[in-house]
Amino acid sequence: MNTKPIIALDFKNMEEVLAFLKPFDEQLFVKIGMELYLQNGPVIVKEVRDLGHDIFLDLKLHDIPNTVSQAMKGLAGLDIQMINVHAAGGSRMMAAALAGLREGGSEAQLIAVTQLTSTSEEMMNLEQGIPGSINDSILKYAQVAKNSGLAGVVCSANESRMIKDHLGSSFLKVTPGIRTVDDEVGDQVRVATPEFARQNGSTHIVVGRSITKDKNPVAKYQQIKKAWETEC
Ligand SMILES: O=C(O)c1cc(=O)[nH]c(=O)n1[C@@H]1O[C@H](COP(=O)(O)O)[C@@H](O)[C@H]1O
Repeated sequence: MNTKPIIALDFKNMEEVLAFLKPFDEQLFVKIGMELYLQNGPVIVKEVRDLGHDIFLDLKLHDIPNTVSQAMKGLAGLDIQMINVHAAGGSRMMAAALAGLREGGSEAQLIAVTQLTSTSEEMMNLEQGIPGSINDSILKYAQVAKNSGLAGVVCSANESRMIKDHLGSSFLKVTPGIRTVDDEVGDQVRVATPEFARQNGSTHIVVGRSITKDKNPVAKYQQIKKAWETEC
């Protein structure tokens, strides 16, 4: 399994992606999300894959089971290694997503977003109407995802230990909201350093602006990769 830091390619188009990737001289694990995919379509996945990089397709599908299943069946034709849905879609939707992906012939790992890393406990209580602690909500979503046959979840690194303790080390904990100490937090709420993510049981980290907005993205990537791997 590729456990390199996953770089979020949150760019507008392939020109920007190529300009960013050019100075890297190694095979990477990259994430293609809504910004890039919705403006460029499936061809963008093929173009990035043709460069030799592993791909996490982050479209966070969330709809009725039949719709998500059919969408996954179509996406299965793309040569990707990881893909996600929202756990809030429920167990039937998650199982249907997995079935669609496999029927389409993809072996990609399917994971579920629990609570977005931009969500605080207060926002969850007041805006989603979910009472109690955010950890309880995240663990519940993770349990339902596991029971639905999914390979893991997206959560913040702060919750990785709890999920590992309850659901085991092989269940994936893919954690965005990664910041080094001098990075700006921006719109994220539940953030952590790469070192903490490793110590706390994350299996993957997702890093966007900390690398992509740095004046030397390759050096920043190497710094984060070293911090992530050293804590092994
Ligand atoms: O599914 C995701 O990748 C995701 C889930 C989540 O809860 N939080 C989150 O930030 N992400 C994604 O991870 C990336 C984080 O980007 P930065 O905040 O720039 O590091 C973005 O591409 C988000 O879309």
